[in-house]
Amino acid sequence: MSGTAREPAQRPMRIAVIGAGLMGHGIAQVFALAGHGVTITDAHAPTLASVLSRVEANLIDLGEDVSAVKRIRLAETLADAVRDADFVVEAAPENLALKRKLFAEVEAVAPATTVLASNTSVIPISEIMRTLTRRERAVGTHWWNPPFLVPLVEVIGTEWTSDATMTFTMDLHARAGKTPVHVKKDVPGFVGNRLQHALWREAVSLVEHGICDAETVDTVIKASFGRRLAVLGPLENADLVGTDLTLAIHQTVLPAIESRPGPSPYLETLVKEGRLGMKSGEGFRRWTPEEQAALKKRVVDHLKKQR
Ligand SMILES: NC(=O)c1ccc[n+]([C@@H]2O[C@H](COP(=O)([O-])OP(=O)(O)OC[C@H]3O[C@@H](n4cnc5c(N)ncnc54)[C@H](O)[C@@H]3O)[C@@H](O)[C@H]2O)c1
Repeated sequence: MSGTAREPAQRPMRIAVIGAGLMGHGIAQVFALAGHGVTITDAHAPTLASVLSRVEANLIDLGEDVSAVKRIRLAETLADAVRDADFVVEAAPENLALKRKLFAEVEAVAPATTVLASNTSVIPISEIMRTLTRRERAVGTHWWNPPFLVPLVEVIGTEWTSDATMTFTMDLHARAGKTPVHVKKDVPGFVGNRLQHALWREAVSLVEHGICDAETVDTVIKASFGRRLAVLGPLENADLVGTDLTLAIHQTVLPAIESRPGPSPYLETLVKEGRLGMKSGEGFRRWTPEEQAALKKRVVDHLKKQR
């Protein structure tokens, strides 16, 4: 029997990646670099065909071992990708029906003990996996973009996930050089995106209510607590300044900040008007192609320095 969830993730594993887009190719790269054999598949043939050259370009840019690309095999079908996998990670589009369908196909072909993971950004893992027969071997593994530069992987357990599956998955990612954290309740957005979008909700609200413009929101964060965030989490910070001061601040500020349950009407209007951000040249702000390229370079350069 291939890859039981009870084995430690020490020996080279057979990893299958479903979806070879932005996240999938980067996840494949991380596992190949860690010495695992990776099989990757994608429904879009040109995307699949370009995986090896994309990974190779990343490895060259990062000064990593380019020969790792030889451990990645392209599979034209999902069945071929997963049939002998120890661990399957799905990085297909953020669509519940599609993800359910893909895991039903995986379950029909993969060994009964293969651990099954979804890289969904915010969909509860239970929603994706509830129709499976063997749900104890299913987890969420939420990576961050780019997967080879941002360390965190949130490992989300459902009410059905076995301890062995959780231990195996945490270990596999830790040994691949990632920073896995165990998310104990399967809530929408897990931990990282709940925190991130609590901040974004207030950011949109500040602009919506004319308190400042979009550029000012971003400047305030980047020139203040954003500078500290990579080395000082909010609860460390609360302890640093004192929980009594934190309480006093919350008594004044929390009643005043945004608390509506749904998306901002301001954001809905942007989308309705086709102001979709960089891809349409304008979102909260206008973006020339040069400004877009400069921003993307700035982010990657910063993340590379932090490695
Ligand atoms: N982009 C991010 O920053 C980010 C971060 C964390 C998690 N995620 C999540 O990861 C998943 C993938 O996101 P992405 O940004 O890589 O998207 P993407 O669009 O770049 O890649 C998705 C890939 O899946 C392929 N695909 C579509 N249908 C398929 C099928 N039936 N079988 C196999 N492949 C199929 C597409 O051709 C595409 O190449 C989503 O659930 C997303 O929410 C994204």
